[in-house]
Amino acid sequence: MTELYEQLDFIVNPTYEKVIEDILENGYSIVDDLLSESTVNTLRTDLLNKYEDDLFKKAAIGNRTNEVIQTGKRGDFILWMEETNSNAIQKLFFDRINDLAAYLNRTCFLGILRKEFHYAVYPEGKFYEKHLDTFQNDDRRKLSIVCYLNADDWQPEHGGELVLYLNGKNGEEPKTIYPFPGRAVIFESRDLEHEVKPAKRERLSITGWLKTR
Ligand SMILES: O=C(O)CCC(=O)C(=O)O
Ligand SMILES: [Fe+2]
Repeated sequence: MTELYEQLDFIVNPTYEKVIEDILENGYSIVDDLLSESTVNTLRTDLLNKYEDDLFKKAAIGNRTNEVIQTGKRGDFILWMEETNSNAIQKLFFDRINDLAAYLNRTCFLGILRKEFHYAVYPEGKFYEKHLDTFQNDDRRKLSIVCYLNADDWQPEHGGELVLYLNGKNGEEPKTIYPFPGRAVIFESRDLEHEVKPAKRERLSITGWLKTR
């Protein structure tokens, strides 16, 4: 009986369906309407306030138990977002992510149980060399999600592209993605090497992972 009700209240979400289709086909998906414009603007203000309050720290390479700071490889500053004591705007962000994760679990049996997200600021000229988001000692990260919070007038000339190396599966060229505000990119953490090119202006984002355990 419960199962029947579950089927009845399931509503197909075209945005999420496209994400699933893209990932199955190409290993990544670009979504330009995951967050509303007003949510993006409010998240950007929240990020900038916290950055000005000096709450960010230099990002490290490796996982939380095995961190090394290697400025040559990545030049961003990050602040982890804790869902349990997040403010109203961060809650709105997590609501959207939880909704997506629940949909993926329900339709693709992905087994997402955890997540981790951080704000990121790349000062002008900073970058992140080609890397994989899973670690040798930990491959629980399933999907990487990046949401760009850049200024409204961000142009391709400002750089800061995300480049996805598609493993040349079908002989594809690497995919270059501009970090336009409101854009989200979702990709398979275990499979896709990627890099962040230097930007000509401060580059703002939320990056995170949906994890199995
Ligand atoms: O900001 C991006 O476009 C990607 C960031 C990234 O690769 C990471 O933080 O692991
Ligand atoms: Fe990454």
